[in-house]
Amino acid sequence: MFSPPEPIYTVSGIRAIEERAKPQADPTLMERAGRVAAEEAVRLTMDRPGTVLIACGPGNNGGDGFVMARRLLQARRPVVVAFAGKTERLPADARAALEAWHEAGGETLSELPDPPAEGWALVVDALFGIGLQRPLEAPYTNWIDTLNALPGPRLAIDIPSGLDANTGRSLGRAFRATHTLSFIALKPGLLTLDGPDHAGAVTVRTLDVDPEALLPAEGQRLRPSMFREHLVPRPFNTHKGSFGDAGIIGGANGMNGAALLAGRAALKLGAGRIFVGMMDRDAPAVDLMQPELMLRAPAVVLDAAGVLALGPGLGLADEARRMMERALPLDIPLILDADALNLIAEDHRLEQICAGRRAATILTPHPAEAGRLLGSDAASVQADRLGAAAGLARRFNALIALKGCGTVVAAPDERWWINCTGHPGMATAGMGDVLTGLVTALIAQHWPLESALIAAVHLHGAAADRLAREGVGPIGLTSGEVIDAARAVFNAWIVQAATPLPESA
Ligand SMILES: NC(=O)C1=CN([C@@H]2O[C@H](COP(=O)(O)OP(=O)(O)OC[C@H]3O[C@@H](n4cnc5c(N)ncnc54)[C@H](O)[C@@H]3O)[C@@H](O)[C@H]2O)[C@@H](O)CC1
Ligand SMILES: [K+]
Repeated sequence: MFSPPEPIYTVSGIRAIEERAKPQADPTLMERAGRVAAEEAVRLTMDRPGTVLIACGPGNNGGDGFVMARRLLQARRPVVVAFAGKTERLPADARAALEAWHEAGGETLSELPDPPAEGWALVVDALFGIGLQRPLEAPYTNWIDTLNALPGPRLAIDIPSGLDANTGRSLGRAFRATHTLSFIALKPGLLTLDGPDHAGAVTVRTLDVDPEALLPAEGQRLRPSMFREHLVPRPFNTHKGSFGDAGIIGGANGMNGAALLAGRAALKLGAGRIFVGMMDRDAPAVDLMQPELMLRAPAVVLDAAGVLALGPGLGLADEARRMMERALPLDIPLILDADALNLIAEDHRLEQICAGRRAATILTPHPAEAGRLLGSDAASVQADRLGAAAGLARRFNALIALKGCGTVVAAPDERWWINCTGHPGMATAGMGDVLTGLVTALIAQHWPLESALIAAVHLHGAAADRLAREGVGPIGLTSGEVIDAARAVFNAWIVQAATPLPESA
């Protein structure tokens, strides 16, 4: 549970690490990659006797496949290799690997063979790795279509072919793996956008390279160990004033529920007092489901809050704009979501005030909101989620959580994280409001902003994962259910954090 954060590198980072590791590498990195890939194939086919099919491409990813094939053959495993390239164009290492495969008695086919009657024991994609430079075309797209249609386990070597290792975009066509064995370190493309749909279960083998000794991590996969120090039991001698005054402003006509969901999430994650300012003058005076929330006029909430979230159901009316004008200059941490972001995107003056804030700011856009803020659109944001999040962090001097598959958290000083909890059942109304409430609650309880945001993002997904394991969702999961589950997961984390690590026990 508190395993260390895992480093993530873009393609240029991996290349730099490889350059530094290569001179000392004996056996070569490719030899090591092929060996661990063969080990993985053996593991995946424990109860599946039969032939392993390896599709090899025109670069070093194909070279890994040839080494893997040779290793499997030496272990007396039936292997068939199909090579989609020209021997004379192979890079030197890959060509040597092909020759060694032939010397060991292996053969290469130039087309994908029909599967045997009993099917392949395992299908291996060693077509393209991190050297993919453009969308795939025929014949590779045909190869990938054929491979994707085959039943049984499918293993991608380093990264599924056709997936952009930096962005997670499927370029033209991408292999759909059940398992991916990635080398040296994680790549962002495995974890965000189309990555999780194509990579399946991801395992990293470092090939006896210590990447962080050769290049500081560019990004990190978000783990509870990153905020463990704040997961502490409460002292007995406390009162509600010890846990902060959280404000939520939103809930315009027709959208009352958004502000209430955020308020309920803040309450159940432990904020001391929660003031909810409803923009709708006809809103109820009390949340009958959660009477602990104090529903007040928004102007009252502005004064009462020690940390303020603006946006859940805020609306785009002039009144909302005026509320933003009053809130943005406040010297308290602000969490801006939903319509608060849309108002800023529409109004250059609000944007300037937001970017110039002295107190800390968190923005939690989904891709369409991020697109509006950047003057682009959701598709451009999705084409480069890391770049978009980093761009927003710089522009607004703020912490950003760019939501979606593999939420990207970015800080203004260029650091970034990718979160891997959560599932598609979370694509439902009110889920963002709940995240806003969770972050607000942790900040109210005096968590440092960065820890509060990454913890809330991770918790939000972990709560939904827990519910799915218990049979609640993924489909039909409601945001309100996630609030209760988040409370349970958070309290369990605190108990686990207090348990000594095995090595120190
Ligand atoms: N460089 C190293 O030291 C190591 C590399 N390794 C493996 O090598 C891979 C990277 O190798 P490469 O840099 O050779 O790259 P790839 O094997 O991913 O592919 C490069 C080849 O594909 C071609 N290509 C790129 N995009 C194409 C497209 N859309 N359509 C058709 N052809 C296209 C390129 O012209 C080049 O010939 C890694 O992913 C990993 O699997 C491992 O062996 C570990 C060590
Ligand atoms: K591959």
